[in-house]
Amino acid sequence: MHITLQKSTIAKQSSIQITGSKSESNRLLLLKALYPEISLDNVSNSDDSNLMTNALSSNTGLVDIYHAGTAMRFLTAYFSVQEGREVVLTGSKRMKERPIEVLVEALQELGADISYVENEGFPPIKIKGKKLIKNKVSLKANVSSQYISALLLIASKLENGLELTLVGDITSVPYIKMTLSLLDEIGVDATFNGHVITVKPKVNAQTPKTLTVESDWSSASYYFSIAAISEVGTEIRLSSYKENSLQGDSVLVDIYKHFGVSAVFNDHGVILKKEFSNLEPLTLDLKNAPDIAQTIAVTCFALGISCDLTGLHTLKIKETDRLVALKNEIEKLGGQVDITDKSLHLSTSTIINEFVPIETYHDHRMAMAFAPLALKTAIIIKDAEVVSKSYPTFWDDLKSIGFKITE
Ligand SMILES: O=C(O)C1=C[C@@H](OP(=O)(O)O)[C@@H](O)[C@H](O)C1
Ligand SMILES: C=C(OP(=O)(O)O)C(=O)O
Repeated sequence: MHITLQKSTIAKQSSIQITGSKSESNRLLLLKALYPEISLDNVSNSDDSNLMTNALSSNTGLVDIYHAGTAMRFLTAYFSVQEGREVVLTGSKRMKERPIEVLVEALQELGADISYVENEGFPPIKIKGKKLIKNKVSLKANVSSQYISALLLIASKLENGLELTLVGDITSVPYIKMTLSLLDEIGVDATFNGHVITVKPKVNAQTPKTLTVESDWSSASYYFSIAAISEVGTEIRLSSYKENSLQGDSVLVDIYKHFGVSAVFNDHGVILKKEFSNLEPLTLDLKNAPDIAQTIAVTCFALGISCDLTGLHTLKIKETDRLVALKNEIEKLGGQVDITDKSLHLSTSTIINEFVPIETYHDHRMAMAFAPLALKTAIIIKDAEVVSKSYPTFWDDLKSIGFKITE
């Protein structure tokens, strides 16, 4: 489905309710499978979380998680310890290009029985679940934090717990801390000192407990962008968010101050307000918040300001090569982008071409990051249904605040 967003203006005040964080949900769904005493509230309605739920309750020999990276990585660890169960875990064409070797090697080192079905180092993989006795392993920490979270999520169910040594630079650290915080909430003992994470074994969660998932900050990023591109005085209320978030992408609150957007918290969430305009260049290291890189690059382009974004090495192995995708699409719109394997430079620009069809490359964040440009000019988003990976109601929510969208 290709959609056209006519040049739009949004109301001076509007409200949006976003469902739970996809990252928190996918961790908690796995933990609930291990500790059924837990109940969950405000679970993400994303495709990736629905796939995670279905995979955890399936009893078939083939589990397909399509585009869901966290589900692929977390379930690799989960099925490795399901004694007596044999599963082939597969995914979309792109998932078969997203590396999993670092995680598979760590699990094999711990004693897991995993083999590659097609290409060495990539899904699909065949897992024969068994009891893991060993408890010490090292792994490279600069490729994806999801491998580390996957191991931590099953660690408390290993007979001897786990001592994980992280080798080299650690990428996407807030996601590792999110995993540790959620373990703490269900009473699992874990420590993170320097490059070593230790998790103690635990048989049962202490008492039945309901955990409420905070709404998704990566999804909120598109409204920060919309606020930044809107008239001074525009307000958008987002629920349900809190000031002390487990999600690293809540750093948006600080980043968008640069664009004159304030964020004030109340009991229900956060109120974004465009306070002033600022056209100063932006320099940012996004190693800890890779999922908001596309949003920020497009905000800068919309406002005609230049930016230098670094710490982007993980973007190359996400739903698409996001660095190449950003360069291609911003340049179609009239911008100039220079990329390396881990950084992006956007030059100052003054024009935005009209009615440009934006390719989304099976990447939800390409569709959502470019949508706010409709506040400046008409734009076409190709394969707009990709948004369901993380935010199925995105287009309806944009319509509700005044975006003019037609198929
Ligand atoms: O653990 C998680 O929930 C995630 C970790 C990050 O991946 P990397 O650690 O691969 O950067 C992030 O990009 C992804 O969307 C979600
Ligand atoms: C990278 C992402 O997801 P995943 O790695 O879970 O596919 C994302 O949601 O931006």
